[in-house]
Amino acid sequence: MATLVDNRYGKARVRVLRVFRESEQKHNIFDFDCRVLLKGDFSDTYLTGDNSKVVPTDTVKNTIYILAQQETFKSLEEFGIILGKHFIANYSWVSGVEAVMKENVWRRVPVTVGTTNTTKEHDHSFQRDREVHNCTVTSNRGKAPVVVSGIDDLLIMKTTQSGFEGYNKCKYTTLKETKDRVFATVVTANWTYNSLNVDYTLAFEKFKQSVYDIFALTYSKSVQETLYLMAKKAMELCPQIEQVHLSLPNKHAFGFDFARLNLENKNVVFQPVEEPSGLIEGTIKRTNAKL
Ligand SMILES: O=c1[nH]c(=O)c2[nH]c(=O)[nH]c2[nH]1
Repeated sequence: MATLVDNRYGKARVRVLRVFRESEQKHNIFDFDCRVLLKGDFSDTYLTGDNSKVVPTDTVKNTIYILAQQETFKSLEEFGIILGKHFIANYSWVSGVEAVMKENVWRRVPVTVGTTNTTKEHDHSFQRDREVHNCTVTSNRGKAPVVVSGIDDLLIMKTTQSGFEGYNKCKYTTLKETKDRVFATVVTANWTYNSLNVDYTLAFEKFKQSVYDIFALTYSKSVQETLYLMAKKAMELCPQIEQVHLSLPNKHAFGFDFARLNLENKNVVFQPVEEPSGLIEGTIKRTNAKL
């Protein structure tokens, strides 16, 4: 016969723009896509069609909007904790909630101050960055919520201070060693915390700063080394970050073969290739991690 092994359900792709008005003019925003899935005593609806315990996904969606309006939060991690608490407190047969948020990152547009050459950030006009801030909050009845934050789609490139030498060579190797290459990547990362007492927005900024600082300020011997140093730096800058997972494609930009045209290669023109790319991944845990 057929056994229901596991189940969860809820609403996905709920789009929300929440405006917090510091004043009439000065606004702070959260623009995000939200997914909330419930676990609990829901087997009857699957096994017999008895829906009496089913909180409709439509209600889940409404709840996201209602709590987004009613509650004050400084980060989507906090909103995820609020969502988990709500469903666990209000439906005794809900045992767990997973809230996944994908936040579009907006920056204030710079505007000219009077007739000067200086600019300042505008109060309520924004431009969108490409990267996405994401978080997953897993709440289980009777336990502390588990928060995982992350970043997707952060494109960075450096045009020198990157090399790759000393690697294994065999009869299949054609790659030339280099001390100077273009290094471009798309950072995808997530990290866990060792505490619930976290300023999640600051942690996100510190993570990004670690990525930028290591990338820009350190000669890269390999994508692998850079990946490790980024995670290590994030743990140094943010003591609550316990473990980091990073995925760094090596988006190659090869030199053009000018020799075929009997022309000098001045090392200033490159051919970025979309595919294939190298793909380097790693998980780095704080030494003596608490969790
Ligand atoms: O930083 C690098 N790591 C590799 O593992 C690798 N492999 C490769 O062909 N180029 C590179 N670059």
